[in-house]
Parts: sequence; C-alpha cells; structure tokens
Amino acid sequence: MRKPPTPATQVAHVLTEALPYIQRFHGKTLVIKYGGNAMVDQHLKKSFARDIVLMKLVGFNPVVVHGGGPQIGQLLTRIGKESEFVDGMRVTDAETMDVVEMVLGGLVNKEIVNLITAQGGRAVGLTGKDGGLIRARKLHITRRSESEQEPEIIDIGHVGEVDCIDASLIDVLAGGAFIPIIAPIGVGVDGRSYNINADFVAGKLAETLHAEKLILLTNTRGLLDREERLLTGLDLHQVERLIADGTIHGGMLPKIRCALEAVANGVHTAHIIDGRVEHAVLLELFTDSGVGTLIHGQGGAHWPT
Ligand SMILES: Nc1ncnc2c1ncn2[C@@H]1O[C@H](COP(=O)(O)OP(=O)(O)O)[C@@H](O)[C@H]1O
Ligand SMILES: CC(=O)N[C@@H](CCC(=O)OP(=O)(O)O)C(=O)O
Repeated sequence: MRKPPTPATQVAHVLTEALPYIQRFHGKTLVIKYGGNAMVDQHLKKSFARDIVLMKLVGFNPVVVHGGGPQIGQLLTRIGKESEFVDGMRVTDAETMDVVEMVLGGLVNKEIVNLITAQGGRAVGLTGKDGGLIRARKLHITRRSESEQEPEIIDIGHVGEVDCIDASLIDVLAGGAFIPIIAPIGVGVDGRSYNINADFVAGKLAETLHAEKLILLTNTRGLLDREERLLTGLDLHQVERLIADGTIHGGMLPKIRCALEAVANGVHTAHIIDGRVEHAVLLELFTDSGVGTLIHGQGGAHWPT
C-alpha cells in the first residue's frame, strides 16, 4: 500500500510539476519589466529577486528592465518640482533629466542589483549608455483635434524613444552567469541623455533579443475594463476601442502599446501582471493558465502611427 505523502514528498511533487516549464523555457530569454509601482515593500522586492535568481539557476535567461516613475516623482517633490505627464510620458526638462539619471541609473538600479546579489545572483546594473546599448531619438507627441488640419506637435523635452539597440553587451553578460539589470536611459547621436519610458525599452529589448516572453510587472491585476474586470487575449482593434473610449489611459498606454508591438515583431507572448502578488513572475511561468493579461501574436499587426 502506498504511504501518505510526507512534507518532503510534497516538496518533491511541486518540484517535478515545474519540470515541463523548466524544459520549455530552458535557454530562452525572458525580458521582465519591473515597474516602479510594483516595488512596493521589502518583502515583495525580495520575493522578486528570488524569482529572478531561481530563473537563472534553472537555465532561463532573465533580462530585467526597471522603471522608477514614483521614485523619480518623490525626489522631484523633495526639490519642489511637480511631475507632469502627457500620454503617460513624463515632461522632462534639463533639471528633471538630471533627477531621472540619479534615480534610475543610481538609486533604483543599484537597489535591484543589491537585492539580486543578496539572493545569490550575479546582477550587473547598466543604463542604455553602457556599451552603446540604447541609442535614443527625441520623442515627438502629436495630437490631432477635429477642428485643426495639421496635427499639433507637443514638445515634452528630453524624452526619447528607442532608435536602436546594440545588445552585444547583454549577450556577453547573459551568456555568462550574469543577470543584466537595465535602467531606461538612452543616448542620442548628439550625446544627450534621453528619458525613455521603461515599457518601451523592455518591449524593444525583447524584440531585439528574440525573447520568448515579455513580462510587465505593475500595480494592477492586468488590463482592466471599466467594471475592473480583467481583460485578456484582446486583439488590436479591441485595444484601439478601449483607448478611444478612455478605458486604457495614463501609464497603461505605453504598456499595452509596447506589448502589442513586441508580439507583432516576433516575441512569443507578452503579459501584464500584478507585481504586488508574491512570486508573480514564477506564477506566470510555472502555471498553464498564467496570471494577468496575456497578449499574443496576431499575424503581424502593427500599432497605427
Ligand atoms: N484599463 C486599465 N487597466 C489597468 N490599469 C490602468 C488602465 N488604464 C490606466 N491604468 C493605470 O495604469 C497604471 C499602471 O501604469 P504605471 O503607473 O505607469 O505603472 P508602472 O510603474 O508599473 O509602469 C495603473 O496603476 C492604472 O492606474
Ligand atoms: C518618459 C517617461 O515617462 N519615463 C519614465 C521612466 C521611468 C518609468 O518608466 O518608470 P515606471 O515603469 O515605474 O513607470 C519616467 O520618467 O517616469
């Protein structure tokens, strides 16, 4: 007769249940965007760091891109400056750009490196300036009102979009035992620093690295409708309607946009998940249903320009 399972046998069951997922993602690149709003408390930060270290140890190739919007906002408040956003992008004058570099390239980046190192991982912190990783160009936001013929161009300062990515440094690091931790700051051909929304950097990096998954960790359960129900598996046209009627707004705009672009350009799936849930990344990777909002390839659909 079979003996009842001991706690040790139960642990062994959990481990073997993870086996198919470990096989599926072994050697695959997974780009994880760690949003500033998901960096809630020390306990959750530690659980995130443990997930990343575990992924690396079982043979996945995690690459972390982090945000830090709320942390930038806090420092700006301390120096008496208000944060202003247009379409989810921070209006960035020269002084704000200095703060962005200090907070993202310094405080937040090194905190994540430290957290992962404390869990036994070998994290290396970079900004897009290191190794010529992210070439940026100035982002122009256009608005077309019904009465005007020509679209209005809104200047939001030192805000960039990704022009191109040279991932050779990432390949060198990830090919070794290192975990790259990337702050979303790019450099223009003019040598100037550009503040880039971290979702866009994560999306473009996932495309360049031919990542299996792009996982965006944020502070909601995923993409929600007006009744706060979780939406998943939407196509481009459904998303466009949700933007037009204002259901998708603010910080969710760059997230959904980069997820759609990434899957249209070869990333297998993109996921918007709740970083406030302990071990959210592992739950996404090691369960069939996953968590949060899934966005998958739609036969080459492109975001309208
Ligand atoms: N339809 C939507 N579903 C979920 N969140 C939304 C939606 N529209 C706007 N949001 C906002 O987007 C925010 C997430 O974006 P953001 O604040 O930039 O987070 P992060 O720091 O993780 O990038 C949510 O907290 C929510 O306020
Ligand atoms: C242009 C722009 O908006 N840049 C962002 C960069 C940080 C970021 O994206 O942080 P989250 O992922 O935490 O929102 C900002 O200045 O807030």
